[in-house]
Order: sequence, then C-alpha cells, then structure tokens
Amino acid sequence: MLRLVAVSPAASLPLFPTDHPRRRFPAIPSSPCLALPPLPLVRALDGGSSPCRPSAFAALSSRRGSVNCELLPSSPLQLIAPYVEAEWELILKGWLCSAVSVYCLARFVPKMGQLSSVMGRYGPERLLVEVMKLASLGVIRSVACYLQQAYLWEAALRAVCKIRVDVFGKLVHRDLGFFEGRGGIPTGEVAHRITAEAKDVADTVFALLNTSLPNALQLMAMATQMVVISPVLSFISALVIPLMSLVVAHLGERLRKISQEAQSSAARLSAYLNEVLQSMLVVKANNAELSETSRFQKFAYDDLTKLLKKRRAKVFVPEIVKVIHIGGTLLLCAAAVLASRGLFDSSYMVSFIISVALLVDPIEGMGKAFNELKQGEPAIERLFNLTNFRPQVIEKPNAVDRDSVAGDIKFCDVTFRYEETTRPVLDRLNLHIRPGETVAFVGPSGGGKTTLTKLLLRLYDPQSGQILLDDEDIKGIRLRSLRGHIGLVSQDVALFSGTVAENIGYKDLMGEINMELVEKAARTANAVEFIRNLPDGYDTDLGQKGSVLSGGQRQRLAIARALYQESSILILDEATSALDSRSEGLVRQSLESLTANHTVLVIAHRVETVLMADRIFLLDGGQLEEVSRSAFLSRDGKPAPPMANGLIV
Ligand SMILES: Nc1ncnc2c1ncn2[C@@H]1O[C@H](COP(=O)(O)OP(=O)(O)OP(=O)(O)O)[C@@H](O)[C@H]1O
Repeated sequence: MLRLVAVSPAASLPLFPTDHPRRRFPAIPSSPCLALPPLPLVRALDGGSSPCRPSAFAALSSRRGSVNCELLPSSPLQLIAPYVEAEWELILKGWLCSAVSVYCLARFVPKMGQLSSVMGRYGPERLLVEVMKLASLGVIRSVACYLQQAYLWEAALRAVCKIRVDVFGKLVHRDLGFFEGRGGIPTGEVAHRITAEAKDVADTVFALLNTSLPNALQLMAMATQMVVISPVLSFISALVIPLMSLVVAHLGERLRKISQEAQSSAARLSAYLNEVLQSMLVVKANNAELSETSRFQKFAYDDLTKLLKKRRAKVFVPEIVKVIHIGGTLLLCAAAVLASRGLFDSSYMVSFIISVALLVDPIEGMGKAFNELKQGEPAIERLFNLTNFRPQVIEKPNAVDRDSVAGDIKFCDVTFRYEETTRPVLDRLNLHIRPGETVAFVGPSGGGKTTLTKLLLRLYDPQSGQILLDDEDIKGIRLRSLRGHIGLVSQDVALFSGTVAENIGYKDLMGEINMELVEKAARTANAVEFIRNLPDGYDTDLGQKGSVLSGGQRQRLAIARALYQESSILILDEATSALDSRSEGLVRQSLESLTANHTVLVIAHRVETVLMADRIFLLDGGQLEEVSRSAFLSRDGKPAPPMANGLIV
C-alpha cells in the first residue's frame, strides 16, 4: 500500500534599503538582534550577486565567489591595510594637522622656559607680548588637534564601513550550508561581528592613525628639545623606555586573548537574543518566560565575567605606563641636582621639565594604542573570518548566461548527502520533467523534497550525477542566470520591512521596480483586494518581516513575487496548513494560475494541490516513485481526505 506523506519547508524575504524613490524604508538593522536577511531566497532570486562595489579587498580574491582561505593575509593589520590606505587623503590631512600641532608645541616649550627671564630682562610689556604669543600657539595647537582627530576618525570610520560592506558582500556568497548547516555561525553572532565588533575595529584603526605619526612627531620634537638642553638627562630618560616597551608587549598579548574571549561571549549573547526574540510566540505559548530569563542571565553573567576581565586588563596597561611618570619625577630630582652644580642653565630647567612631561604623553598614547590594537585584533580576525571560505558551489569560468529556458529538467543518477558521514538524502535519483509540466512531490517529512529543489537552484551540488536544464548541465550555466529562470515560493514566507511593491518587485530592488508588472503579478496572485485595503496600497510599509499581514496575504505576496520574476520554472513549497478556507481557496487559485505557463515543481501538502499536478512522485528514502492520481481520490472521485489510503499529504 502506498503511503502519501506530507510536505514542508520554508522561505523568507528580506529587503535591502536603497535610495529608490518608491522606497521609504529603513534601515539596515543596526542591532545585532536583528537577523541577517535569510539567504536562500536572496540566492534564489538573484544568484547572490554582490551589491557592493569592487574594492581593495576584492583584489584579494580572484573572482566573485571564489574567496579562498589561502588568499587572506594572516596578520590583522595586513587585512585592514588596503582599506586604510584608500583613505590616504583624510589621513594626510589629519597628519598635517598633527605636524602643525607638534610645531606649536615645539615653539611653545622653549618660550615657556624663557618666560621667567623675559620679565627681568625686558619688562612687563614684552612679557605681555610673549604671553600673547604663547596663547596663540596654544589656540592654534587646539584647533590643529581637533582637526587631526576629526580627519582621522573620518578615515577610520570610512575604512571600517567599507570593510563591513565588503565582508557582507562576501558573506552572502558563502554556500547556503554555512547559514543552515550544523558547522555554521549563528546569524545573531554574524550580525554581532558586523556591527559591534566592527566598531572595535574602527577604534583600533583610529588609535593607530592617531598615535603612529602624531605621537612619533611629538616624541621626536620633545626628545630633540631634551637632548639640546641636556644630553645626560636625556640618556637617563631614554633608559626607561625599552623597559616599559617589554612590559607593555607582554601585557598586550594577554589583553589580546582576554579580548577574544570577551568578544566571543558578547557574540553568544547576541546570537541567543536573536534567536529568542524571534520566537516570542513559542516562548509565551510554552510559559517559558522564566526559563528564558534564566538562560539569558547565564549568558549575561558569562559576558559580565569576560568583560570585567577585559576592562581590568585594559586599565592595567596604561597604569603601568604611568610608572614612567615616576621615572620622570626621579629625573627631575637628578636635573635639580645637576642644575645646582651649574651643569646647565637653570633657566632651561622649566623647558626640560615640560619636555619630559610632553614626552611621556605620546609614550602613554602609544601604550593605549597598543591596547586598542590588541583588543581590536581578534575583532578584525573574526570579521574577516566570515569571508574566509572555500566555496563548494563553484561557478565555472566558462559558464554561460541563458537568455531563456524552455523548462526541461532532468535529474540523472543524482546522489546527494549533506555530510560525508550521513546517509544520502537523494540516492541515484532519476527524474525527467518536461517543459510546461506540473510535478508534485509528496513524501514523509525529511524525505528530501526541499533538498531536491535546492539542488535545482544549485544551492548545493550533488556528490554524483547531473542535473540538466534544457539538456545542458546546470553547472555550465552562470548561477545568476540559472536562478533567474527559477521562481521560488517557499513555505514560511517571511516578508521583509519595506513596501508591498518592494516585496513583490524584490528582483529589481537595486534597479527600477516595474509597477505594471507588480500590479499584474498581484492580480494573478489574488492579492489586489487586500493590497487596495492597505493604507497606502502598494506603498504600504509592511513592518518588520511583513508582520502586519495575515498568513494567507503573505503567501499571496510571495506568489506575486514569483510571478514578477517571469521565470519559466517555478518551485512551490505549498504552505496552506495555517490558512482559513477562504484564504486557502484564494492561494490555491493563484497557484493554479501559476501552473498554466510554467514548468512547476510543487511540494504539496494538500490533496487538492497534489491533484493540480500532471504527475505525482513520492520521495522517500532517497528514491522517487511515481504515484497514480487515483491514490488521492476517494471512491466517488473526490479528493481523498488527508491520511486516506495510507497516504499522508
Ligand atoms: N542544511 C542541512 N544540513 C544537514 N542536513 C540537512 C540540511 N537540510 C536538510 N537536512 C536533512 O536532510 C534531510 C532532508 O531534508 P529536506 O528538508 O529536504 O526534507 P523534506 O522532505 O523537505 O522534509 P519536510 O517535508 O519536513 O520539509 C532531512 O533529514 C534533514 O534533516
């Protein structure tokens, strides 16, 4: 006896903000708690083409989708260098300002030392002039310092923004397995890396830019002053520096490790929040508020422990650096002794003291920058690690674009398993779907129905066998072209924030949405009536994940989107289980209109949908078996109720 088994999977539709005039929305989510756009749909619609411009980082990979771990430089600084170099104009401006600031300081210090003697030698008028000069130098230095920091922050933030865009551009090219497989990184953690940890990278870049040349200049200027005034004392002060460098280097390495742990715990917290906040319905329905609070508490306290450790280490290094101040004080005592013996003019004493104080300043700054670097290194690595992968689905260099396809699909001896150790989901499977045919798949949950459609979209490649589209191996067709010819309506329709028009015209999100086509698609999908009743019609913002719509309305929008794509092949993962009978009827009507001019693969949940198909296949244990329509009909010729005849639909 045949068993008819049921259907499943899911889909979801994210929106990317653009500046298209019809788009009013919002918002690349800044919170790590907001999930990344669900990838399967993004890929199914556009082949995963990157929205970002080519960049310095792009040069590291030889072609789109071919990022390879060996191509990435190993040092975190090497990773960010191309982005920072690209901001050279801003950096140059910042450093010129720092040169002005150090010049003012170099003029200020000797003048300050001579101030006491001016009064005695030239009288109060000259003193006033000198004080005015000092004040002018002080003001110019402050302005230069401000501009220096403003330019360097801009350079750092711009560099990190480009890193983010490039990382995301590479991330969306990762194989689907990374996002839904067992070995992947939770989407909440990915979001955390691209948001919060990228901010750490910006702090690091700024600290490096703001301390490297500016501090070196100040150090040189002050050291020169000191050597001119007293080479002996300068030598004594120089002894302290190497000692301090050793201590700082040791502590820096420790800080790096601690920072890595802190970032991981923050990312775990973020991933947890991302998961639980999206499942509030389930949490509440299961009275799980308390247990989730206690789980959150565990994550939060773990994060607290790591954060405390990091903060303690972070304040420790500058304190060690401050020890140099004590060295400086001892130096002053020595200077006083030497001065009293007449070894150098006591009028230079003030200049020397100020020079020592201002010499300590950049050294302390370097200690802090070192801190930032050690803290930022793990963030840089974790961010770039997202792009460090060897793709499984590789587009051939000689792959071709297909302008149109008839929709003839052949699975030839296809074997596929998700992991080497597991049994095949599809086992030497053969299937021929003719152009314009509608084929329904039924079978037990986990039987491999969705997997079959994922292989057709080349979201995964089979381990053996071939899939032919119009008698051409799909591996010979460019991914973008292949996926452009296949429309997907998945079961869990998660719309994205944005307008109705944007959700339907998702394919053209980066270009011009064709409103005529949007309206035509909406009509065919039976969606016009409810769209008209929305406050702004096609311009109505659907809220996060289309939360303002009912299940049936979301389904029909997803169908309209598939229609908008005008593809020859359609994959329908029917999802009518949650719909009332009117909605279900409307969805079914729209599905029927889809089957008219397309080759359709439908994963059917309901007998009525199964009966729309020309042929029906049971997929179980990796094998396909054709089932006659009569197995789904009761004796009076009407659709059999679910579970009838031992078949589950
Ligand atoms: N990304 C993945 N990594 C590892 N295993 C997976 C992955 N996706 C699916 N599987 C496994 O492959 C098998 C087939 O899954 P698939 O989603 O294709 O089944 P299905 O027939 O569509 O099931 P359902 O009707 O419940 O949606 C299942 O055992 C599932 O656990």
